Amino acid sequence: MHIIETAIPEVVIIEPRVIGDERGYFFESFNNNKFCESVVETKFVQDNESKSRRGVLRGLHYQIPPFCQSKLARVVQGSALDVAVDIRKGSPTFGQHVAVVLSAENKRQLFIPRGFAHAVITLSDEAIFQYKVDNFYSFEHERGVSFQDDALNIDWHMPYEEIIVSEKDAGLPTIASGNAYLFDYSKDYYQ
Ligand SMILES: Cc1cn([C@H]2C[C@H](O)[C@@H](COP(=O)(O)OP(=O)(O)O[C@H]3O[C@H](C)C(=O)[C@H](O)[C@H]3O)O2)c(=O)[nH]c1=O
Repeated sequence: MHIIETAIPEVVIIEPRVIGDERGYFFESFNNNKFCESVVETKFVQDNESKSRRGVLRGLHYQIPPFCQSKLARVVQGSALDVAVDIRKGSPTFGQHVAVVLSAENKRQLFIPRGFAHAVITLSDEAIFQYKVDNFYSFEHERGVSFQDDALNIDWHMPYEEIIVSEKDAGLPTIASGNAYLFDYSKDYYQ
């Protein structure tokens, strides 16, 4: 397993060691010791999967304390752009983001820490997206930021007109509106 640093220190890309032979390939898609013990201190408790067609954008989502979540995301069919935005007030990288293409082909995974808003947009005709979370789902603690928050400068790889979002996501606030919950770098981040 190879860890790739990004512009935001807490956000890392994991590239698994793929072992190919005449039958096909094998790789460890998750290893608690190699990842959770040595790269990030967390314990994943739930696995999620979603399937989307090209242009479907899920996000930018996060859960607030005490149900903050970090996520370990991968794409097992097709390809998608995975985006993590630092929304921790006081963070040296506040408002910055990491955007990585995850695909069945590159087998890359993205670690999205607590304190970050997360979104994924499908780039291939169809994509199956799988991700682990280290805190359980809580509808009451779900929050979000608009994918059309231009101040975030996110290149979604397609024009807004081609992007398909849920009614819920279409109504999410921008950060500048003052209506989006922001984490506090000094405290919420670890809850
Ligand atoms: C997230 C979640 C959802 N649900 C239920 C709630 C709805 O009835 C249905 C679809 O939920 P939603 O539209 O919020 O799903 P996404 O738009 O894919 O949301 C996810 O998308 C982005 C990528 C994220 O990072 C979050 O983990 C998550 O918010 O699944 C559950 O039962 N458990 C869960 O953990």
